[in-house]
Amino acid sequence: MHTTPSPTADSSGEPAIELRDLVKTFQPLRGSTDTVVTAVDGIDLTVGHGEVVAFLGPNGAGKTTTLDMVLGLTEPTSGTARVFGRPPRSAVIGGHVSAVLQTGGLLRDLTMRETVRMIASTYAATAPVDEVIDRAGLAALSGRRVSKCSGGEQQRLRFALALLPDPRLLVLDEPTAGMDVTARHEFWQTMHADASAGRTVLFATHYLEEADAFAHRIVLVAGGRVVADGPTAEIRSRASGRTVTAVVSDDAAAPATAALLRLPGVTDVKRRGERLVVTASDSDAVARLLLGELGGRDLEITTAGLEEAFMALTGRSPGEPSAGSPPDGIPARRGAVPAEVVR
Ligand SMILES: Nc1ncnc2c1ncn2[C@@H]1O[C@H](COP(=O)(O)OP(=O)(O)OP(=O)(O)O)[C@@H](O)[C@H]1O
Repeated sequence: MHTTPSPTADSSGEPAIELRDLVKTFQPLRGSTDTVVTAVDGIDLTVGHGEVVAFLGPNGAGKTTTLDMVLGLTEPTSGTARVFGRPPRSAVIGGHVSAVLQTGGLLRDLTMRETVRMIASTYAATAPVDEVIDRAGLAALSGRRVSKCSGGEQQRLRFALALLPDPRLLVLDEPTAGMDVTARHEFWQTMHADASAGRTVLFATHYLEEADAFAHRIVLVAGGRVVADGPTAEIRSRASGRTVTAVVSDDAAAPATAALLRLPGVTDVKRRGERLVVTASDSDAVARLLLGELGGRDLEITTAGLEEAFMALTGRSPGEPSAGSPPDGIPARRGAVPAEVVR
């Protein structure tokens, strides 16, 4: 069971993260015929202390670009990003924020422990190395060379490095990308143990299951905007609902749509051909209304898969890019991220 703390502020009265009308556009290369890409299109978000928030969205939704602004790696085109009431870079330099990004150079010939020690030596003060290794679930692997560790284990190492400064905010950008189900599971188990200590966590993911298992709150983004934001259980039920369709006459369609939208748990009603297509958490209630009062016929009920759920909530499928691709010649933005640990 998840509980959803309402966004809280610390004694300074400032939330952990505050994004106001955040916009980021990328200009095409000079001479190119490509158009401007609006990666983030007016995001408002407040994350309270101790909240664990999933930033969930399909490819190209603007997740990474938003997190980059939270980390001060890139400046907004307009709008503001504040972290603990300060400009992001200042919060990062102050040691309050760490990040685990999708990829990032690790030295392959060092062991896990040597890597953690080396990075620890670059800080003025850190949590004890052994404690960090334990918390990242690496105790049994600490003598192993990085090159001999799986992708999942290397990602746990990046997580350990991010824990070194004992940050108040941990930002993770699709930390389990490319891992198999078992490795993903292990990674989140490790995270679970750590987050229960009260750290604020914001993580980007494509996986509804991951968001569901780990986050208190899901912020669903598509096309650079927030399309749903709420307690995990609520978003989960909206996303895992059923689709009920029935043939309804043209005359009845508009009043039937209005009546259906008044039913609790109905998240979407569309006209497709001669059918009304209803997405709802309580398919029985929808079926009763459709077949009874609304005079529908030829009823069908299907369970909404993740694909459909995404479409119902975002208007597009998980793999569909939302804001156009980067213009030719612009390097993939991951390469621009300098390191996996941001201080
Ligand atoms: N440096 C850049 N130049 C041009 N366009 C960019 C740049 N970085 C990102 N974009 C575009 O901005 C949009 C949002 O990208 P972003 O990486 O933030 O999305 P995302 O939700 O993190 O996607 P994914 O899940 O695939 O990582 C995409 O259309 C992307 O192609």
